[in-house]
Amino acid sequence: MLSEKERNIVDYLSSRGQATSDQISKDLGMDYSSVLSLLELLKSKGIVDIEVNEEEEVELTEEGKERATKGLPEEVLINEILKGKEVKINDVKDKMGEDFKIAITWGKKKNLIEVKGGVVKPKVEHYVSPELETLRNPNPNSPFIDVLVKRGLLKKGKKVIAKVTLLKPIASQTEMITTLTHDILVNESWKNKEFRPFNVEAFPPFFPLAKKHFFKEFLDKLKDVMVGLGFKEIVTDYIEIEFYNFDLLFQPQDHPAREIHDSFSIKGNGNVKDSNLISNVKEMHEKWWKYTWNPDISKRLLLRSHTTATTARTLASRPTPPFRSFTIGKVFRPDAIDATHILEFHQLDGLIIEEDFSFKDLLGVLKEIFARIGIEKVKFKPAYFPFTEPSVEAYGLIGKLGWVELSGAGMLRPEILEAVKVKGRAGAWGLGIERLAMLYTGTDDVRKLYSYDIEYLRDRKVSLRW
Ligand SMILES: N[C@@H](Cc1ccccc1)C(=O)O
Repeated sequence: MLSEKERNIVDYLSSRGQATSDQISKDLGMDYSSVLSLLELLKSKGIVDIEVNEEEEVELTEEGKERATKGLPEEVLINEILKGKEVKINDVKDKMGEDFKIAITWGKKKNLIEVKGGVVKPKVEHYVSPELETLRNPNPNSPFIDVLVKRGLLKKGKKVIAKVTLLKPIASQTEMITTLTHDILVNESWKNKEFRPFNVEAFPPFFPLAKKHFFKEFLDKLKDVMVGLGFKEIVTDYIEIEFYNFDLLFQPQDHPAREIHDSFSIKGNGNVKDSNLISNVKEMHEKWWKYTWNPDISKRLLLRSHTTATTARTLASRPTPPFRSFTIGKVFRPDAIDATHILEFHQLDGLIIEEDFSFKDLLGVLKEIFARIGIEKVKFKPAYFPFTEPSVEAYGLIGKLGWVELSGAGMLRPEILEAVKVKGRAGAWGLGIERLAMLYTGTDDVRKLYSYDIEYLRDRKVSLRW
């Protein structure tokens, strides 16, 4: 009843009684995942007992493999470049290329060299690093593991190890057929042999397939919803000028949201080419906010603090109604990082311009967008945004969480439409994406949306239903 490979494992075990999957794979030269599935088979036949454990494993990275043969950069520096004599720092740089910095940093840290007045002076004649042995022969208990992991030369991982005990000795037996071939049929050799039965419950080898990062997949699904509703995607840069992030959006220059601690400012200035637009915006601020508008402030650079800046740029391009656009992208705000706050997050902003677009139409569109992501119950509360009037906050009823704030929205102020000379009426809204993404992907910490832990990513599933 045993295949040739199963037989080999049983023979191997009968001489020792017990072994681990690791030993079996090494000693019999068999692929590790097939050893695991063969052991499952043997277990299902009551021949062995297995106890599965996970063990820490250390593995060389590509760089680690290279260093294991050539030596660590600080060794190369001492033994091959300096050879007991001082050498000009520029010569060392030329000879060591990319490894120069690593060699100098570790050379200093380990007190092997002194760098002074443009020369590198060795403090030792020859050097063999204590970590090298671990690198050549990785052993998870070595005291050098952490430093080698930190230097990117080793990776820690987990390995499934099965401890196997042979339950009953098996007498040798006639060969079994595992694969039926043309020859076996033609020469009728199957007649006096047994067929190995298939075990449909054995674990197959695991082949992970590549897939999109789940957060990216979520963003793409939201895009599909917007495109499906007839919106055109517009993408603009993260680096923005205050003009589009604030001024064109009717935010006065002394508005608290413009203060230094509420956005990330960037050195330097940008420009607005459209001089008519600049004078319209100046007029709008001076007429309604009653202060002297300073064009220099509007030119300052910052990382955009909302994607409504993209909406502002879209408006400045003077779209002709009927017009629908949206943008999804990163925005940046200073904050303390924790499970619900990060400094860069995503927003989706939308814009609709129509000849007689109404506030009710806007609420209808928002309800439709939310319905398409599975949120059927929506309510609106009055709110304030400098660029919309009337303004609302939209809340959605989400299972056990109750009413969750989803979006800010409103009718764009006529002052803004006047400044960009767009005829018609416009609705706009902006919503934060991370919280929705956490809800829809069952993520409890916003930082995990940016995870690159492969095991974690493998198990994520994305759907537009919460
Ligand atoms: N930009 C606003 C949201 C918003 C966009 C458009 C209209 C109204 C509100 C925010 O970040 O909170």
